[in-house]
Formats: sequence, C-alpha cells, structure tokens
Amino acid sequence: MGIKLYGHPFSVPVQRVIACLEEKHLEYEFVVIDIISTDQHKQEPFISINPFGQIPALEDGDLKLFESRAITQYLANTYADKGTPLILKDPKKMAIVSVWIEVEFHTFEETASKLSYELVFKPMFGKTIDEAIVEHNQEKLGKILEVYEARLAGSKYLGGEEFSLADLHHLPIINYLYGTKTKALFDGKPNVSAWCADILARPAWAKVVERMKHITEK
Ligand SMILES: N[C@@H](CCC(=O)N[C@@H](CS)C(=O)NCC(=O)O)C(=O)O
Repeated sequence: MGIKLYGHPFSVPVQRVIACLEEKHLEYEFVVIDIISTDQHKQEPFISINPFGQIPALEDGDLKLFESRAITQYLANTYADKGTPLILKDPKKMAIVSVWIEVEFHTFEETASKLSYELVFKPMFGKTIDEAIVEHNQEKLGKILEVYEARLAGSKYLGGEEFSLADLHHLPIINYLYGTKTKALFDGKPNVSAWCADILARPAWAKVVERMKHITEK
C-alpha cells in the first residue's frame, strides 16, 4: 500500500502536506474528506486515523499519522534521498531550521490564520468580516514580519541558505493572504516580499495550486 493523504483542498494544513509530498516527488493518493458538508471526519473509519477528527491524516503502509507538521517531518526524514532535502544533516544548522519551524507554528500561524479566517474563509462562506479583528491582527502580523525582515536580510531562507520545512510550512497561508489586503504588509518589506516571491514560485507549490484546482473542480 502506498501513501494516502486524507483531506480537503481548501485546508491550510492539508496544502502544507501536499507541498511536502510534491517537493519530495512522492506518489500519493488524495482521499477527499468533506469537512464542509458532512461530518465524516468525526466518524469511523476516519477517527481511527485521527481520533481528534481533523484533517490532514496520512497513511504510509501500516503507519497512521496526523498533525501536518509531524507528517512533513516524517516525510522529510523517511524519504531523505528523494526530491528537495527540506531538513539538514548538520545538527546545529538543523536546530536553526527547527527554531523557525516553531516560529511559524506558535507565532506566525497564530496571527496569520485569524486573518485568513476573516479575509478568505468568511467571505467564501458568506459570513461578515470583523474589521476590528482584522485591524488588531494586521498590527500584530506587521510586528512579526519586522522580525522576519531582519532575519531575511542576512539569510536567503528562514532556516539558512537552503529552502527547508521552515519556509514550506508558511506557503499555504501566505498564498491565501496574497489574495487579500494583508498582502500590503508583505509588500512593504523588501526581504520578506522577495522571500515570498521565491517560495511561491517553486514548481512544487505551482503543482499544489494546480492539483487543488483540479480536485475542487471535480
Ligand atoms: N494542527 C493541525 C490542525 C488541523 C486542523 O485544524 N484541521 C481543520 C481543517 S483546516 C479541521 O479538520 N477542522 C475540522 C474540525 O476541527 O472539526 C494540523 O496542523 O494538522
């Protein structure tokens, strides 16, 4: 049995895993779990893979995993000889990559996901945007991106000179926010906007966007 990814094309963590599979040039089957109009993710057989009833979930042979960042780290470690490395062998260099993996999870996503919820997902589902939440989180994100701007002044990518999981984990939310007024926050910072342009132009990310369009149109 090969790799099976369970998820929905709109989901940020699902797109994060697909980006990793594409960077690693791995074959996989995408199984759509419709979390929008059904509750199949809260029932068997799905909850045997993720007892929290959330997407993404991944099966690789008899291994069952959930949590997008745990999945990408598993793929990068297990398929080290395929595609883009995404992790580094040198423990000190990898420690820096790990720092920025944590920054994305605990600092960037916390704020960016509130903005993508307000500015992307609420309009998608016909809900009203709360401008006070947008303003508050835009201010917070602006301050976070100032730190990114300084980091990227001396380093091509967040984890060092190589594209790594630290960069990849940011891609889905940045891609969503680039379709909103929040893009101006990125545009105002030359190092950040050059980094965004670089990572969004990766052929593996173009495949994610293409694949998601195709699945959504089905
Ligand atoms: N930390 C998790 C987040 C997973 C998550 O929040 N998934 C959402 C979709 S984006 C979900 O399944 N929501 C349905 C629910 O919670 O019932 C990860 O990175 O995989």
